[in-house]
This record gives sequence, structure tokens and C-alpha cells, in this order.
Amino acid sequence: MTNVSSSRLARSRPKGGRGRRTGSRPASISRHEDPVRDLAFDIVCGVVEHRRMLETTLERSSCEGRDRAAAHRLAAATLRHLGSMTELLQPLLRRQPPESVRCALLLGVAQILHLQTPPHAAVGTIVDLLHRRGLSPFAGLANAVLRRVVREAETLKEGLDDARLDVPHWLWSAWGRRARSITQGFYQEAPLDLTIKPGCEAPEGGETLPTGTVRYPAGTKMTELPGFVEGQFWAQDMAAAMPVRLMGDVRGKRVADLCAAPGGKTAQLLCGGAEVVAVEREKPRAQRLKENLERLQLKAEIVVGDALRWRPSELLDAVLLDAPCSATGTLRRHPDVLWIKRPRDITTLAAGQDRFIDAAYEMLKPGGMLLYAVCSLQDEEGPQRIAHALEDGRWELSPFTEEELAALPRARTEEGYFRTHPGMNIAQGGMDGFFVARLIRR
Ligand SMILES: C[S@@+](CC[C@H](N)C(=O)[O-])C[C@H]1O[C@@H](n2cnc3c(N)ncnc32)[C@H](O)[C@@H]1O
Repeated sequence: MTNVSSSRLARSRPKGGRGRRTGSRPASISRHEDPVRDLAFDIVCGVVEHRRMLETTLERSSCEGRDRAAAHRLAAATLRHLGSMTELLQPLLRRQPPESVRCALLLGVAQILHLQTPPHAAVGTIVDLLHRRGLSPFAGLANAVLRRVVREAETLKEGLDDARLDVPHWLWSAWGRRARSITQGFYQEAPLDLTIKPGCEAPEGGETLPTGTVRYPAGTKMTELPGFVEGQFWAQDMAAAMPVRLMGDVRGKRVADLCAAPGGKTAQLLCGGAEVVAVEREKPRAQRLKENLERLQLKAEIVVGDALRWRPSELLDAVLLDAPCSATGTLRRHPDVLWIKRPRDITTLAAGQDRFIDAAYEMLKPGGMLLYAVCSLQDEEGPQRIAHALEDGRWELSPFTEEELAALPRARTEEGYFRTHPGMNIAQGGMDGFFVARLIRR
């Protein structure tokens, strides 16, 4: 049997989205159109076969609105439970099917076990998907296997340690004692967290958390909330809002935000009264940053360039370095990260983080502050980077105090770092994993 890659499948897919029916399309294809499963399939195949990020496939798709949201939800549920569902399928497969067929089966199992799709629809949509994507020889197999999953779900699940199976081994061991709790957190869909612009009111229906973030149930659409167009708030996970809060009073200070887009932290700095230079390397992301600030009616100097090379004309009071990282802290929103990242990526990223810290040193006045943040759970990108930076005596650690972290005391480590993970405060909706440290240039 040949392995049919998802990119080839994508090319063989009939052109045109829903509502763009052309007379030339065979009736049998249009009858089974299903943009939701098509996009979810492309996402999952992209991750599993090509290590392509979920967002990349989403951005390339012409699927919009509710279909896009439903496809995202299905793909995310499949990626969250990929390991345990793969194990569950093993005894039902006499021979290993091509990877793309396995991806289709996994979408089917996710619909049955995790999304409460009615069984006939869960099976039928996957059989149709295989026909549409040139994989008809496997339609019978999918029908039989998925029906067995419907009938025998409880027996098939017996003895499986889902949490252990749904995390690649290298990550599980790197997370140590936190691993099971992190996994419990990442099974949950993340709520919508908003940072409210000072002087504006939060839309109704939110819960104000002790840190000041206002939280709405998962699935809430920010763009549909009153006040969005007027720029009264922006989306920002409660943990992601902490680095700027931990910079203290920034009023009147000249601050560089080194990896700035989409601009949540830039906006916080501006609202705090700082004079901000926002440096962002990727042009489209810098454009998004500009649009986000325009909606919020805030103004920063935006530099499209490499923060490793850019230097300010005068030395700065503070640098916020939200360094490029593995993003393992954002697994609730980006479960693809689990299956895309490899151990060697962490080594490469850590080396890059050291270079960013060195660059920040050259931008700061003596006594200036570096706020180092990563949305990573990995020690190599957090405490180990700070330990490395402190080795040559150019920096001094400025530990976060109990008072500064009174709203989130569990996030304060012995060393005075800020550290969260998705297993913290699960009952209240959890939070992203972040590591934050404050250094002072000597
Ligand atoms: C974690 S995101 C930043 C999120 C942002 N701080 C916020 O709160 O909205 C990292 C950003 O760094 C940018 N980036 C990566 N390498 C860079 C570099 N060498 N110079 C400037 N920006 C860079 C990426 O394009 C990406 O937009």
C-alpha cells in the first residue's frame, strides 16, 4: 500500500469552499463536502507527517467562521489525545495503515471519545473523508474499526494511562514531578483571558482574577464582546500578563520590548506609561502588532528588525525579553507543540536565548532592568538560562518578593523566579506555563 502524503491529498482536494459550487464538480463530491473534517485532517496530517504547526495550516486555509473554529476544535482534541488514541487503535489494526489513514482514524476516535459526536456521524464523516481524499480503499477498514470503537470503547480504554501516553517520553521525563499535573491541565480547553485597558470596563460575564485578569468561559469570542472595536481590552492569558506587572512602575521609562508581536506586553507597557520601542523581526507579525495597537489607540515606536542586531541610540532603563522558546507552556492552546518539538530544538533555542540576553545587556544602562520571560516549561529555557547569565558577574538577580506575587503565591520559586504550568489552579480554569526572572545590569 502506498503512503499518500497529506500535501498530495491537499492538492487532489476539490477546489472551492462551501457555497462555491461549480457546475463542473461531480455531484458525488459536492454531496459529501465537509470543510470542517477536511481542514482538521490537513491540520493533523500536517503535524504528524510534516511537523507543520497547527496555526500554519489554519492560516493557509480558506475555511472561515464557525467551520474554521469547529475544525480547530476537532484537530486540537485529536492532538491532545494522540498518544492514548494511537495505543487504543493498535489491537484493532492487523497491519499499519498509511500515516494519513491513521490520522483520519484518530479524528474519528476523537469524535467518538472526546467530542460526543453521535456515533453514526463520527463514523460516516471519516468514511466520507477517506473517499474525498482519494483513500477509498481504506473506507471499509475505517468503517469497521470506528464501529468497534463505538461498541467497545470502555473495554478498549481499560488499563491505558492516558496522561502518560499523551505526552512524548522526553517531555514527560523533563517535566519530572509536575508531568501528570501539567497533562491534566492541558486536557482542558483554555478560557478566554482579557487584560482590560485602564479606565475601561470589562464586558459582562467575566470573573476578575486576583491578578487583575478578567476570565471568560472557553469558547468566548473576543471579537464579539462589546468594547472590542473600541479597543477596551485584549486577549492575554493570566500568566502571560504577569511579566510586565513584575516590572513594577514603568511610568516615564524608556523600554524596549524585544520580541514584541502580537503586542500584548507592548500594550501593557504603554498603558503603564512607558515610552516603548517594540522590536519584531517578522514583517507580517509587525503589521499585526501595529494593527493591534491601533485598535487599542496606543502608540509605540515599531522597529521591524532583528533584536539580536538592533541597538538603541541611547541606553535604556529596561528591556522586556519575551524570548523565542519552545512554547511548551501554551499546550492548552497549541497541543501541536507536543508532537512538533524535539529535544535538539530545546538546545538550539537555549543557545539563542543566551544571545538575546547578551544583546539586552548592550542595550541597558548600568542599573537597568532585564525582564526575561519564556512561555516554556523546560528548565533549559528558564532557570538554567538565568544561572548561565549570572555566571560571569555582569548581572545581578532581583528576586520577586512575596508582596509582588501575593496574588499568585504558588508561582514564586525559592530563587525568587516566577514559574507557572498548565496544571496550576485547574479548578479556576488553569493558566499557561511561564518562566520569568528579573535581572539588573551591573
Ligand atoms: C513569544 S512571541 C512574543 C509575544 C509578545 N511578546 C506578546 O506578548 O504579544 C515571540 C516573537 O518574537 C519574534 N522574534 C523571533 N526572533 C526575533 C528576533 N531575532 N528579533 C525580533 N523578534 C523576533 C517572533 O516573530 C515572535 O513574534
